[in-house]
Amino acid sequence: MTIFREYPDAEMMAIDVANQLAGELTSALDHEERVLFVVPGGSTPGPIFDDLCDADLDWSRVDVLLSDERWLPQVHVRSNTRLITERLLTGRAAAARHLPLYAPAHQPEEVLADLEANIVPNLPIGVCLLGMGADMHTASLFPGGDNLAAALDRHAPVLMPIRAKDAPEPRLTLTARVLNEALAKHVVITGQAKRAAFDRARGLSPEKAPIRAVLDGATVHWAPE
Ligand SMILES: O=C1O[C@H](COP(=O)(O)O)[C@@H](O)[C@H](O)[C@H]1O
Repeated sequence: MTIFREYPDAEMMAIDVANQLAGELTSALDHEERVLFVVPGGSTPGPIFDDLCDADLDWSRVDVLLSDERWLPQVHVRSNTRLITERLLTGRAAAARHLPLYAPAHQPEEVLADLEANIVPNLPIGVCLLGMGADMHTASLFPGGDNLAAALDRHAPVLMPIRAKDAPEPRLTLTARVLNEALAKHVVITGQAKRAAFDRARGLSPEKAPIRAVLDGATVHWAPE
């Protein structure tokens, strides 16, 4: 089942989603020593991070990991690592531990094993926030991606490099299997074009609309732009 929540505007959505995430992180920390918190990159989550980064919870026991990374140095304006460094891992949340999904190398394959080895001991994901592109990709599970079938496989490894026509740089993504093992899953979407894409995706296969692969058990939050 997928829960769909609609908000009057993106600001209210950001406040509400940040509150829900803070609540879920706090509950997880009541039961576990540490919690793995997965977050998306791109343009949508910034306002949520701005609200969440000062939440009053024990960030020193939170591990923050991106759902996917664009293979670019952290100084690049499109770097997802840069986004979370500037807007999430600041304020109270600066005490969180960041598990990197990027290391300086020409191609993700060169450092894949090391990045994965650092992530594996911290699985499963406790709280997972995802975004979605208007082409129905989530994380870097792109329609037409070269490794999409392998990344959607239920026996997939933790990480998968992906190259796709609509992605200007190579990507590294968590696979659908790992995302679906999350104890709580949220997807944030803004704007009419993505709303229409989301509605269309529900009738398509995950190969055509990869967002479909993570919708079971997820709460989808939508607001107009
Ligand atoms: O490239 C990416 O796109 C999606 C959606 O991003 P948005 O800018 O449309 O919000 C994002 O969830 C993913 O993490 C990112 O790498």
